[in-house]
Amino acid sequence: MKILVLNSGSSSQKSRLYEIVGDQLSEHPPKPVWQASVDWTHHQGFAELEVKTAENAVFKEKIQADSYASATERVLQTLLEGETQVIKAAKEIDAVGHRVVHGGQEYNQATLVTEEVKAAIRRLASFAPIHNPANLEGIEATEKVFPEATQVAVFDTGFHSHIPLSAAVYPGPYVWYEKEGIRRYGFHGISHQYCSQRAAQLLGKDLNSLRLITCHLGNGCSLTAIKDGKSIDTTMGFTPLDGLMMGTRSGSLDPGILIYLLRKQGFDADKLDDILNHDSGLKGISGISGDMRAIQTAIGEGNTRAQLAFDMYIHRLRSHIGSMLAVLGGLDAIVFTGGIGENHSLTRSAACEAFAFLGLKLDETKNQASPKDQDIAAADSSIRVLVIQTQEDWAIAQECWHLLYKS
Ligand SMILES: Nc1ncnc2c1ncn2[C@@H]1O[C@H](COP(=O)(O)OP(=O)(O)O)[C@@H](O)[C@H]1O
Ligand SMILES: CC(=O)OP(=O)(O)O
Ligand SMILES: [Mg+2]
Repeated sequence: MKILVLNSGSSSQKSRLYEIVGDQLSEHPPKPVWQASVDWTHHQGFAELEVKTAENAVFKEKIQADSYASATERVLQTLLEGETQVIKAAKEIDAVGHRVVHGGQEYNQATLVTEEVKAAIRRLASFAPIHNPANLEGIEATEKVFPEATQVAVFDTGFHSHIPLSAAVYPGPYVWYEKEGIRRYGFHGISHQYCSQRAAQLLGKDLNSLRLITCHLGNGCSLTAIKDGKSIDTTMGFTPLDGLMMGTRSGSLDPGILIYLLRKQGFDADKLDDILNHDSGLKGISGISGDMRAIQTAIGEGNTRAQLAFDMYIHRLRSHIGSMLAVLGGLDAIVFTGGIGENHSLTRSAACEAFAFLGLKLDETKNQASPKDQDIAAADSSIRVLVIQTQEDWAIAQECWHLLYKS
C-alpha cells in the first residue's frame, strides 16, 4: 500500500511517501520512498523545494511562494517525473494523509475527506488562520493530481479532545464555551502523541504508568502534560497563538494589551492578527528573525535584543514546564522534540537547569552530541530527559493505514 503524507507547518511543508508491505505495521518508522520539503522562510517571493528518494536521488528548486496550492502541485509532480520519479501513474497512490491543524469539537479521529469535512476545515480557518487554509489548499491540490486516492485528514487537535473541562474552559462568561465553542483545543497533538508512545518504548515502560511533559519546540511551540497516555493539559489553546513564546508568534499575553491597542492605537482585528502571528515572538523581540539559528548567531555577535529574545523564550518555557508539572503532580520524563527541541542543546540545558532542585540532571556530553531518540539525563537523575525526533508523518501514515485496512 502506498501512502503519501502532507504536513504543512507554519514555516515548512514536509511530504513523504511510504510503502507499507504486508498486513503489519513496523514498530519503527520505515524509510520513506520519497520525501520533499518546502521551506517558506526565505521570502522574496520564493520558497526552497528539496526532494530526496530512498535511492539517493536529490532535486532542488526555487519555487514561486505565492500559493500553497501551486507549490503543492509542483511538489507532487516530482513523484511522477524527473530524477526523483518513484511512481509511473497517479493511480498507484492508495491514500493521502493530511495533517489538518484545527478540527474543532467535531473531528478528533482520522477522517475521510468529504465536501463536508472540507467545509469544516474552511470554517475553522478563522481559529487557525496560518494553518487551516494551507491544509485545505494542500488537500485540493492533491485531489487534482491524485483523483483516485483516498484522502484522509488527521487532526492536530484530536489528541487533546479529552482534556478535563477545568483546563479546557476559559474563565470568561460560560456562554463562550457553551455557544461559541471557545475553549482550549490544543495543537501539535499528532507530535505529542507520537512522542509519548516513543518515550514509553525508549524507557521500556507501559505508557499508562508514565507522567510525561512533551515539549514540541518548532516554529510553533507547545507543551503537553500526559498522564496514562492521555493529554490532560497543553499550552496552546483556542488557537495556536496561546502559551509559549514562539518563532514569530507571541504566545500568552495580557489580554488588556489587545484592548489598549484596539482603543488607543486604532488597530483593527487584521492588524492584531498579523502582528501576533507574524511579527512577535523571537522575531518581534530581536528584530532579526524567528529562526533560533539566526538568534544564536546574533547573540554570538553581541546583539543584546537577540539575547533578550532568547532569555524570554527560556523564561517562558521554564514557567510553562512548571505549570505542566503542577498539573501532573510529578514527572517521570520530559521529552524535547521539533526543530529547536531536537537540535538546540542550549535550549534543552537552559530549560532543565531550572528543575535541578527536583534532582533533574542532564548528561551534558550526551546533550551536546546531536542525540536522536535518546535519553540524555545523567544516570542519577530523578527524571529522565529524552530527545525524540518527531515523526508526525509516520503517525499520519499509520492512521491512514488503520482507517483503510479496517474498511
Ligand atoms: N540546528 C538548529 N539549531 C537551532 N534551532 C534549529 C536548528 N534546526 C532547526 N531549528 C529551529 O527549528 C525551527 C523549525 O522547526 P520545525 O519543527 O521544523 O518547524 P515547523 O513548525 O515548520 O514544523 C526553525 O525555525 C529553527 O528555529
Ligand atoms: C499548530 C502549529 O503551530 O503548527 P506548526 O508548529 O507546524 O506551525
Ligand atoms: Mg511542525
